[in-house]
Amino acid sequence: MNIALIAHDNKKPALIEFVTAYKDILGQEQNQLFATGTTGLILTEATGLKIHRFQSGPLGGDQEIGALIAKNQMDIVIFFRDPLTAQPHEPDVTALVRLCDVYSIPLATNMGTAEILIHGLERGDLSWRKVVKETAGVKDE
Ligand SMILES: O=C(CO)COP(=O)(O)O
Repeated sequence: MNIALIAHDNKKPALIEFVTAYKDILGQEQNQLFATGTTGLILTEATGLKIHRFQSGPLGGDQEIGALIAKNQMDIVIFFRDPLTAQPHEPDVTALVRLCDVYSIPLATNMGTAEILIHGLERGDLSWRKVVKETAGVKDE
């Protein structure tokens, strides 16, 4: 599964906690991890996981992840948004969330939902994504 990990600054500690707790699941060889720039850096430092990093969010990272969603190449998005702080790139954030809905990509925007998603991943509840990608002829890059 291709999994995107993203957090706004105030939520980065929570995402580190989450990824550390579920490192064994996220780090399984069938999973490829992606992140916006700063999130990816701190997660790699904290967990040692291999994570492909895009640009920082305000510099276009959300849009880069959105592009993978539009190509049906992203299977899960875990995006700990900060609902209490205005973001300079709010339109990009909205666009990313919108694309998840366009492509029915499982999206967790907070720890509570992320917990359910990660247990679903572990149980194989997301194997339908493989079928969707095979049917659409999508090849992971
Ligand atoms: O701003 C972000 C998501 O909208 C996250 O970007 P960084 O991971 O670079 O902090």
